Amino acid sequence: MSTETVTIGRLGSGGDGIAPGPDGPIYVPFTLPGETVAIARVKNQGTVISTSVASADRIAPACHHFGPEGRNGTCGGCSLQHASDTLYREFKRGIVADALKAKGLSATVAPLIPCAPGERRRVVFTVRKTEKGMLLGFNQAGSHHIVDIDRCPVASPGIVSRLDVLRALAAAIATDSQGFRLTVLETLSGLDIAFEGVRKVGDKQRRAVTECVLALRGIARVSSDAEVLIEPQKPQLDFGGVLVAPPPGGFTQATKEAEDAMAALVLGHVGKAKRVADLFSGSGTFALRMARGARVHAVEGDDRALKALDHAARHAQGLKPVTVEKRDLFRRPLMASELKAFDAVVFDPPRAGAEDQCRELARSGVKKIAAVSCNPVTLARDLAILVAGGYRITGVTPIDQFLWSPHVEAVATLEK
Ligand SMILES: C[S@@+](CC[C@H](N)C(=O)[O-])C[C@H]1O[C@@H](n2cnc3c(N)ncnc32)[C@H](O)[C@@H]1O
Repeated sequence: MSTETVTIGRLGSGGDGIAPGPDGPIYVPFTLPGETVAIARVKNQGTVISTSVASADRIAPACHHFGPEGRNGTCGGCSLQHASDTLYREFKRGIVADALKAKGLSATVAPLIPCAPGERRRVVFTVRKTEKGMLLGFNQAGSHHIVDIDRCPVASPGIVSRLDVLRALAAAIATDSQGFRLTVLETLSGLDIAFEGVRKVGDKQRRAVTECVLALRGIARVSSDAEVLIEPQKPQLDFGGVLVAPPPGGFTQATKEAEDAMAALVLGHVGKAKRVADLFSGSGTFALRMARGARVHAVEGDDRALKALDHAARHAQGLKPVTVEKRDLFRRPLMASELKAFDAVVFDPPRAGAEDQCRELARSGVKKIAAVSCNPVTLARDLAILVAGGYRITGVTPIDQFLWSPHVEAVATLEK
């Protein structure tokens, strides 16, 4: 370990401050551009010992679990609570702009659509049973240590006010001291709680979970590794006026506000298209909204998500026909010949992006494409493929739904 004084030049894509060092960049968490700090350094990782010049963009963090001074440790849930709104928003916009630039794309990137504290309706906690009780919170960055939380300014009040309920349920299902995950989704009919990685769920745990849920109010469903343990209410989400019961632990956009913003951008672009394909459709976030004005073909690899979409479409009023297809779009993308059936295509893949699908789209004559992404790097790669195939980027909008983290979503629109 060595100690030295460095000046932070910029923020890295993970949210750490970066200073130039003798052997390459030094990453210093919880610092901001322009700050001069004394650090203890191990390889290219610095830890702040003291700050001699602080940034004018430094603000007081919103949560007492944040940062090196955090209660119970440094909560790994957030990395940027110390940055002003202006710096934070420009940082997120810059992640998208830099990714496009690196691929030689000159599209203008719109200002970030921001999110607010208390909006997160879906949160993934780490949980572990100890002699002193249940730990529930987020892992410290790069560590298995769980920072036990008593508040979370990011999560919705409906989740934060029920942290004790989540702990009680976790205690009911835990058999040993091995950690597991608890995903909570706040739905219209109550909390949908999905455990993942509980070593063994025997009769004793099932009874304990059932008793716990019956004694509490506001829980719609509890599942473990996708098996439903108890479901007093069907969890329900509203996708643009269509009610959907998502599968246990299935993908859901983390905030309703970001979902609505992304859907508005997608629908605004798809416009009056009559036949639309929604690729990587999930449970129908975009497909069901678009079906108000277009025939929609939804393609997705997860059978349970597709069944939820199909069920919702068949029971909703006023939709144009919706067809569904279970298909692995990495192995079997829709071919250019199949894409002839559509005026517009929406795709929203996982972090790996949709490279092979974009190669087929690039060869197609589809007039409008909306690309939704949670990974600016793979988005830029995919857009470059489409541009090489003759598409023109008409807009790129970054959207925030993981407040104070380095994650950013984006919607890009293209025409041919
Ligand atoms: C980012 S989510 C988007 C889902 C949906 N559009 C939404 O907004 O809720 C990505 C979706 O891609 C699906 N997926 C992942 N790999 C896939 C594959 N190889 N083929 C088809 N779908 C896949 C996932 O099941 C998930 O529903």
